[in-house]
Amino acid sequence: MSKTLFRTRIKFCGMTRAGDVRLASELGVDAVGFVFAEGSPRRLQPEEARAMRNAMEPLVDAVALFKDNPADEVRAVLKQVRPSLLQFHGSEDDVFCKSFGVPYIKGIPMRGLDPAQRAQHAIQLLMKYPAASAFLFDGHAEGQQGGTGEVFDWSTIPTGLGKPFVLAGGLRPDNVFDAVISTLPWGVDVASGIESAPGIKDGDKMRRFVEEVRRADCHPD
Ligand SMILES: O=C(O)c1ccccc1NCC(=O)[C@H](O)[C@H](O)COP(=O)(O)O
Repeated sequence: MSKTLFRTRIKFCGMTRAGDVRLASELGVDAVGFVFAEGSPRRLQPEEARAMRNAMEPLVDAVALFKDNPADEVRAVLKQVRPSLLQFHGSEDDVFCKSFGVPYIKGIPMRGLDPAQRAQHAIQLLMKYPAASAFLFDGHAEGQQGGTGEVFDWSTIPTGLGKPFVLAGGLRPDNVFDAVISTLPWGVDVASGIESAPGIKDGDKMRRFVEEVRRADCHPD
């Protein structure tokens, strides 16, 4: 793909207010994420997410994020919110993730991995999650919650995946340019880096984040 035509996809995660969702759409963000993981400060009830889903403009993806939620909770979200993508961050296996008939992204904890194991890690991921549409590499450690603003060592990103990956973990308006140039992801995902408090997005940070991604997309290298 010609670099001049490529556009890094952007997902804003952990939305809790309809106004933030509308602004994300106006800024040209590709996807917004609603968190249903237990214990998250951004956790929504399905009815709350449904109200925000209704505030979304066309041609923007709604992503429902889970971490070891029971299947009936996932189904309740599907019924109310009609997400176009699911995102799993817990110990759910491929059979569970694909059982809902909606494409899924698998969140991968990247904290503390060894760069020498990159190729091996890619093979393991492809074997464990053959039905995943994409992998999302996140800054937290195994078993922990995401959305905490931790950057991981980008040199550990698995190589030879043959599937799109989304870069997450500690991205902010002031580091996302370098992140995109260094890792060339399919997309970037941000939660705390565009917030003033958990779940409360900051309009200026949202706008600057998008500007920095677009600046990286126009960069000649
Ligand atoms: O955002 C949460 O509260 C959350 C809770 C449990 C599991 C995953 C969670 N978020 C995952 C995301 O997709 C975040 O956007 C990602 O971790 C990046 O977060 P941040 O480092 O704050 O940008």
